Amino acid sequence: MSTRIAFLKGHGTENDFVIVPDPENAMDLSPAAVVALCDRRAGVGGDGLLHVVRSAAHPEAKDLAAEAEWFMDYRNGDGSIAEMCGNGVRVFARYLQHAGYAGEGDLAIATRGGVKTVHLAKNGEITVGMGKARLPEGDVTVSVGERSWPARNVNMGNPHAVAFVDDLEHAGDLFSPPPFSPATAYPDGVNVEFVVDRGPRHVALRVHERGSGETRSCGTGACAVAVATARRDGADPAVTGTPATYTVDVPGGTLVITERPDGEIEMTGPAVIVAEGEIDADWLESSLR
Ligand SMILES: N[C@@H](CCC[C@H](N)C(=O)O)C(=O)O
Repeated sequence: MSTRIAFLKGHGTENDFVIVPDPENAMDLSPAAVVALCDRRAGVGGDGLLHVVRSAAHPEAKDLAAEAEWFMDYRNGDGSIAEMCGNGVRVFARYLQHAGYAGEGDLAIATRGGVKTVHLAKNGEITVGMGKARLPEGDVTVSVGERSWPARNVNMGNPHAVAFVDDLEHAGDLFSPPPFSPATAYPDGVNVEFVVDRGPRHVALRVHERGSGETRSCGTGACAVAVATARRDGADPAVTGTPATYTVDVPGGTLVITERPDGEIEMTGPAVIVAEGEIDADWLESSLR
């Protein structure tokens, strides 16, 4: 009988993740293993993977262990590493609650983008303190077919390019990353959000995620979109002195984003554990060859 590896599957607004609990960081979770696990036909399937490790046991997080017991070692579906995942951190918190490591209320989680405070509410919603956005200068144009749009750079720990479009269909099939001009604009890759207005302080997006392709939702992307939209609308909280709250519809649901006058951003949305089971370690090993 081969060794079994425990896993769970979860999603936040249909941005879905394979969850691998590994408190003592005992697994060698290579990029190839992540690709195999996230494969939707031959593996478990997911946009990304949440490796659940105690901060003290992970070289990238041990300095944060006094602030946050758990480290979200997030991986994209192509095996690459990203600084932050907004839907992932809610699902990560839901897993900790599900496993009995956390209850309702506040919880600190270490990420590559710093320690995030997560609030698990009674009604099942989870709110995350996402920190402040950075808005790097730079004129960039994103294109799909014959159409192009200016893109606003917003960094939420990870990079985003936000383009306002007339119709989400204009983003095309998004099978591959949309091209930019200049082509060298994002040497480390970028997540691209296409945005339309739905009403006052209400927008909708489609997203092409770095390392995952088109997904049904992106939490950091929704925050980037709220920030870019507030600047476009003349509703920058640092200027108006009042918080700006945006409802952001994603293909997989709805997220609510508030930016405060001090720049701090909060995101609220659902997080669901849908299954748990065991991975056959022999299968995983054989799928790496
Ligand atoms: N889906 C995530 C973002 C995951 C990381 C992203 N693909 C990147 O490479 O930066 C979210 O919900 O924020």
